[in-house]
Amino acid sequence: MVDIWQNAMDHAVTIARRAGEVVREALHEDRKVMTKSSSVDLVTQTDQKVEQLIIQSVKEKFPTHRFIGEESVAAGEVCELTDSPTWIIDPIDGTTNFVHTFPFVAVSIGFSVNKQSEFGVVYSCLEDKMFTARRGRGAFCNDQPLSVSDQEDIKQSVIATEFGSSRDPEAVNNIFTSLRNIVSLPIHGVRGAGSAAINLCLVASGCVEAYYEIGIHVWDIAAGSLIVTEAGGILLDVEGGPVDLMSRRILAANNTTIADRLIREIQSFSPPRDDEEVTQ
Ligand SMILES: Nc1ncnc2c1ncn2[C@@H]1O[C@H](CO)[C@@H](O)[C@H]1OP(=O)(O)O
Ligand SMILES: [Mg+2]
Ligand SMILES: [Mg+2]
Repeated sequence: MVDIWQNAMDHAVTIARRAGEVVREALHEDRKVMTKSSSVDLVTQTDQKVEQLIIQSVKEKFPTHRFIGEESVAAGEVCELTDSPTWIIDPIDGTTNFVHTFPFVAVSIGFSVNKQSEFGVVYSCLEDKMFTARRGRGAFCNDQPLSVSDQEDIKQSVIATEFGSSRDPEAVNNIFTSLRNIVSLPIHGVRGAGSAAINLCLVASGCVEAYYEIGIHVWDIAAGSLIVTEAGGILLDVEGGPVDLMSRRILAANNTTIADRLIREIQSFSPPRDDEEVTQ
């Protein structure tokens, strides 16, 4: 059967690889660091350059498609997901890592039609790992099929999460309450790559049983979330309802047993939605 989005997916892989080369080269240059929502929410000229590179090249090939890009939204574009084919781009996921040369930095490209994810591409550019998923056709890393862990015992699990970029005392308190609860279950360990996209790929690869975070944005998780489900994992809201990629909250897990156990321990809170201005 002909896959009408195969061309677009092939292009996403090509452009993610090219973007990754730009990111790798920029690591050898001076990185001028600017801030966005807070003093720890970092952006560099490479983030902006890579996003433009991706958007321009997609526009040439697919002139009717729409975009949600992290740096375009930061520059004032609306974050609105319609039924149109939409590319959801995080040019550098893990900018803090990039700035500090901590070696987990990804280019993340998701693609949705009728608000449904069709494909996701996450290129972990310092590891040279190309993670891909096409809806209904599985998830792969460098063309090798991925599957989630089959662990059902939370006490035998490793869980990924992040401290995020909010330093609001209440948010920090909630994050630490959840962490204390989960570490004390006890579990084998907590990890965080510093990139939401790579954390999702770690779930898909079976390296961690689950990843949860409150405060991420749609561009952090659009691609990686499909990679998780195509690797056999599940996505939920941190309170257990259906996942909503605009809600700034995600729980990705290998199975419902692990997810349900974590939901009982996570102290949830609700940052402003990504599409808040649109829905108001
Ligand atoms: N100081 C910070 N520490 C960790 N993550 C941060 C952060 N500032 C922004 N983030 C973003 O939050 C996500 C999850 O923590 C990361 O993938 C990262 O995406 P970014 O690098 O594209 O901004
Ligand atoms: Mg990001
Ligand atoms: Mg980014």
